Amino acid sequence: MPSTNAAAIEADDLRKRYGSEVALDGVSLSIPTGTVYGFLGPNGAGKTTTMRLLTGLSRPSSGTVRVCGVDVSDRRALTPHVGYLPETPPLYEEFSAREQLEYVADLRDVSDEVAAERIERYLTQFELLDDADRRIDAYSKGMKQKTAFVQSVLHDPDVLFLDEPTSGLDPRAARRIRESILAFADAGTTVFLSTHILPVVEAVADEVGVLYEGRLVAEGPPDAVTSRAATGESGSLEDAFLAVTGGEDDVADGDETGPNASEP
Ligand SMILES: Nc1ncnc2c1ncn2[C@@H]1O[C@H](COP(=O)(O)OP(=O)(O)OP(=O)(O)O)[C@@H](O)[C@H]1O
Repeated sequence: MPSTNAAAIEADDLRKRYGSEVALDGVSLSIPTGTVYGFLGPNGAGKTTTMRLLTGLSRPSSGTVRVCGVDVSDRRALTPHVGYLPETPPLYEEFSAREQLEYVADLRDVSDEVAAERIERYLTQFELLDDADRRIDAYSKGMKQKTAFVQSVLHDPDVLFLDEPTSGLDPRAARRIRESILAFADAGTTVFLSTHILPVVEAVADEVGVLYEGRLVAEGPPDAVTSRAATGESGSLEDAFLAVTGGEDDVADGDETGPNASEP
C-alpha cells in the first residue's frame, strides 16, 4: 500500500549485456515507498539480472538505480536500507539457524538486545524455534528458505527484494511468508517480489510489472494489467501474463499450487 509519493526504487533506462547477449534492454521503474511490487516474467526474461542491478550486486552496462535516494553503486550507504533474499540464499550450512541469524545481525550492526528479541520472535513466527540450534545442513528446503527470509529482514530494511520467496514451501509456510510480506508493507516497507507463482502476486501485490525479453511490457495495478490484456476467459493475472508474453509455455507451475495458494 503506497504510503508516500517518494519513490523507494528509481531505475532509469537500465541496460545489461553479457557479451553479445542483451539481458536487459532499457528498463525504467519508479516504485513508491510502501508498495508491494510483483515482478513477473518467463524464464530468462531478465528478472534476476534486474534484481542484481537494483541491489547493487551487479553493474548495469548503462542506466542508473537509486534505492531510498541512494545510488546503489555506493554499497556501504545502501546496505542498511536493503534486504535481499536471492533465489539461492547464502547460508552457512555448518551453523545453526540461531548462529546464522546472530552472525547476520552482527554484520548489519543490529544491537545484541534488538537482535535477540527479533531472532526469538521470527523463529517463533516461522515455527523454527524447536530446530533453532540444529545445523542448517540438516534442515529441509523449506526450513532453509524460512531462515533465509528471516535473515533478509533482521535489520528491518526499508526495501525488501525477494526472489521466489515461497518457492518450495508447503502452503502453511508459504502463507507465513505472504502474511509477513503484507505486515512489512503495512509498516511502510517497500517489497519488490519476483515470482512465477501468480496467485502469490494476486494476493499481495499493489503493482505488477511484466518483463519479457529484457523489456517491461506491462505495468500497473494487477486489476488494470489484467483488464488491459483482456484476452483470457477468466480475466486472471495468468491470462494477462500469457497475453503480454505471447505464449502458453512460460507459466511455471509453482510448488505452491494448493487450495490455499491464492489466500494471503
Ligand atoms: N552471468 C551471465 N552470463 C551470461 N548470460 C547471463 C548471465 N546471467 C544471465 N544471463 C542471461 O541473461 C538473460 C536473463 O537471465 P535472468 O537470469 O536474469 O532471467 P530470469 O528472468 O531471472 O530467469 P529465471 O526465471 O529462469 O530465473 C538470460 O538469457 C540469461 O541466459
